[in-house]
Amino acid sequence: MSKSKERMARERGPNRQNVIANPTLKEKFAALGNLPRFFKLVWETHKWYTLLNGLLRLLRSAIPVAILYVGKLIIDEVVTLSKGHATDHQLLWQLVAAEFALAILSDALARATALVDSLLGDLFSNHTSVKIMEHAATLDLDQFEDSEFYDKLERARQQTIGRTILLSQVLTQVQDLITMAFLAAGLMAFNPWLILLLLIAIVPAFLGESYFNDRSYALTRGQTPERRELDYIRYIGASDETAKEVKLFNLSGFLIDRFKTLSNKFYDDNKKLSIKRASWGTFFALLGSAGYYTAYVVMIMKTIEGALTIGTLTFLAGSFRQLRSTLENILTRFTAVSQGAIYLRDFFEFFEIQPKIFMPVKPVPFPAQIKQGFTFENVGFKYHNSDKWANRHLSFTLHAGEKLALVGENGAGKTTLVKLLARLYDPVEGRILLDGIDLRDYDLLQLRHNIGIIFQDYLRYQMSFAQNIAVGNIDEMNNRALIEQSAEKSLASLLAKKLPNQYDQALGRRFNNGVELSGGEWQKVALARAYMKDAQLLILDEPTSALDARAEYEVFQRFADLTKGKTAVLISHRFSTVRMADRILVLDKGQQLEIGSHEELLALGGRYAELFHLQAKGYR
Ligand SMILES: Nc1ncnc2c1ncn2[C@@H]1O[C@H](COP(=O)(O)OP(=O)(O)OP(=O)(O)O)[C@@H](O)[C@H]1O
Repeated sequence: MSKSKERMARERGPNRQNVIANPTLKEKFAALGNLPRFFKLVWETHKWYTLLNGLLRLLRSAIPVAILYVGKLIIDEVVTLSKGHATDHQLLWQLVAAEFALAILSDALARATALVDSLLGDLFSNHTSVKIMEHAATLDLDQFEDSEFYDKLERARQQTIGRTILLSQVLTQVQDLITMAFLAAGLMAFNPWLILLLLIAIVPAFLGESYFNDRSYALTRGQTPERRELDYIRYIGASDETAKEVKLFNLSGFLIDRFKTLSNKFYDDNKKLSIKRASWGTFFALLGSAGYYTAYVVMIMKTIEGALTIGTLTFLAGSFRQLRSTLENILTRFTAVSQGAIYLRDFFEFFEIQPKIFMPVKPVPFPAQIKQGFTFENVGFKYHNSDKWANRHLSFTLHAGEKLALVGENGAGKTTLVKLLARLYDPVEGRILLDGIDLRDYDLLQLRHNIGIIFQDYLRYQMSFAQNIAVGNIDEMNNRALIEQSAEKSLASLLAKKLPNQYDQALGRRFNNGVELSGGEWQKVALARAYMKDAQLLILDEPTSALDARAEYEVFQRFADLTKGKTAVLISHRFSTVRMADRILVLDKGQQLEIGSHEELLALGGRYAELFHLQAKGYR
């Protein structure tokens, strides 16, 4: 490894090493193996456009040589006429008309191809974006929390835009190859040595281009994490959601400095490469011209000697010139196409990521009525990017119909526990049983449908009031009665009545005419989501922290009344709420410390009693 490469590798950290590896010519050819899969995707996007595109390009590939050849015939005919060897002009005008027709056809075909290319490109971009969203939806939460995964997702997203270019590049490549075959056939018939001259003039340019494309690929790929950071800073620097803190903390200077540092680094890296590329490019172009003019001189000499007609000289010179530019395009495009095909690998790799949490082969249907409840058997869980156990040695039963409150300091593992219940993660140790059967054996969709969770970091959808509630059960999106009932239950209905457009009121500031709600108001809207489906297990993970103490008490009291007989888990830091639960589980550093009713735990005189008295003292 060269010194600078070593330094780059060190700066980027150990797992960035693969980023600077340059693909060899062999790897580039291997990457072309991705093209059939790519074309399958294009074909899937729109069969007729794909076919039409191929046909148009096939026609176009024959045009250049046809025009050159008719041109040769015209010149020879003019020479014959001018020397007085013939007097009939009919053939000449027919030839001119033919060339005119070819020119018009060429233009029309070029426009038609560009049109079909752009239509197909747009459809392709939409089709792949949908595919990415569909695949992303099947993946696990912890995969989203992995930065390498994010880089892949980012690159896959870029492909949806960039690949439409690849599409027309590959098609043009095929078209040019056919054009070249026609032109080369003409040139070979005259003098095969000219082809050799052509290759000598062009191969260095190709190798140079290939080298610089590699560097540029490595550079772009290596910049992915920083580019994500750049996008993130741009977002924080100017967005409705962040403007408040950015102003108050006066962060703009800090953000702009970081943006400048990153963007200047990109600029410098790219500039260095661009300058080198331009200098070498000029040199190689010079070589190409030298090759062309050598061939031209040979042809002129032969014409003077009388071995060629003037028409043939123009035809050959034209063919050589065109062949040179076509071949140059093909070679240059080869690197671009193979680079594109390497990028495609990123795209397909994203689709190869498989979720670890999936539907069992023979799923057990979720019980119509939970009988015993959820039993934790020595459950432990560690986030994949952490060595610390977020939950460990949890052994208890959440009985059917019971309301269990989770109590513990920040980071004690409360949220993790409820995520395990919803199978957003699976335990690393032990197992969770539902009515005696492992949770992993149940139908995943039914399980999720039967669990209603509202998290503390619920989303504030920049959509209408009604839609913000309907997301709790999207199948009932058009069931206005259910939406309104749910709003009544969470006390959000009072709020809807005050809004100008009531349930159709757009919320949030991102789009026109949106109304922003207060933190507590948003929470009431989010809470209504829990009532949208008849879930058998309801989990409220501190979605009420922004409500004042009285409102939280009311909301929970209502929740307890409305969900009588249902199994529920509540997380709250307020003991007035917690004591409403049938039992309380106290967590400490992920482990279970105490479990029992409010009275039992007070009598025990342990952590719960201590925290309860502490809070009660604060209110006195
Ligand atoms: N996505 C994650 N990746 C890595 N570690 C995480 C992740 N989420 C949480 N943790 C860690 O797991 C531990 C338990 O977190 P958890 O969110 O379950 O706590 P909590 O009791 O709900 O806290 P809080 O009261 O602050 O909401 C913490 O140490 C936290 O840092």
